Order: sequence, then C-alpha cells, then structure tokens
Amino acid sequence: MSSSILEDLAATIRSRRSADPAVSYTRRLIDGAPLKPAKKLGEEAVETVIAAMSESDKALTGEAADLLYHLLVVLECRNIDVADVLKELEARVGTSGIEEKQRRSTR
Ligand SMILES: N=c1c2ncn([C@@H]3O[C@H](COP(=O)(O)OP(=O)(O)OP(=O)(O)O)[C@@H](O)[C@H]3O)c2ncn1[C@@H]1O[C@H](COP(=O)(O)O)[C@@H](O)[C@H]1O
Repeated sequence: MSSSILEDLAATIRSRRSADPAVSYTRRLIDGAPLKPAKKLGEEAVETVIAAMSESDKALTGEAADLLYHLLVVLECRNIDVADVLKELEARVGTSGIEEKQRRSTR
C-alpha cells in the first residue's frame, strides 16, 4: 500500500511518545490515555456532526481534520497501525454495503 498523509501523521504522532509534554499536545494526550484521547475523539466527533448539519464546508473540513488526527492518536495509544485500518478499508473497495454487512455477521 502506498504511503499517505495519514501514515505520515501517524508516524509523527508515534514520535511524540518521547516528546516534551510542555511543547507537544500529542504527548499530553498520550499521557492521559486511554480516557483523555478517547474523550477528545468523542468531542471532535460531535463537533464534526454539528458542522455537517449546520456549518460551512470550510468548517466541516477543519472539524474532519481534527477528527482524523484524534482518531490516529487513539489508534497509537492502542498500538494499532493505521496501515491495518487502511488495509481494512481497501478490502471493502468494490464490495457493496450489504455484502459488508453480511461479512460482519459471519465474523
Ligand atoms: N493535526 C494535528 C492536530 N489537529 C488538531 N490538533 C489540536 O487539537 C486540539 C483541538 O481541540 P479543540 O478544538 O477542542 O481545541 P482546544 O480547546 O485547544 O483543545 P483542548 O485544550 O480542550 O484539548 C487543538 O489544540 C489543536 O491544536 C492537532 N494537534 C496536532 N496535530 C498534528 O500533530 C503534530 C504534532 O503535534 P504536537 O504533538 O503538538 O507537536 C503536528 O505537527 C500536527 O501535524
């Protein structure tokens, strides 16, 4: 799979494990795991929903970026590689939503 900005950002987030919490927001989130990053992810999800319902495209784009960043932090805190998430998405390409539903029911 080709490298992507998500993988680059995930690598930056991983590198922040050893950063100074005084200068790294990511390190402060990681230090508060699992609750703090999970709570922030929830907040960002709600802000994204609100933007989707009632704000501008620009606002929604910004909230979506915040959401993806916080999701990557949560994945890092659980030692889940974003490449595995991307592979999961890739495996779904070309299948219908209904096929995906059936696949999940047989897991
Ligand atoms: N992509 C992001 C990113 N997106 C959002 N945020 C931060 O997420 C927070 C968003 O939360 P809110 O909107 O609720 O704002 P807030 O009230 O300031 O947040 P809180 O104090 O409540 O946590 C802001 O503080 C943003 O700065 C991010 N912080 C970091 N990154 C990336 O992570 C890299 C490493 O960052 P540091 O760890 O800070 O060096 C950066 O170079 C960026 O590439």
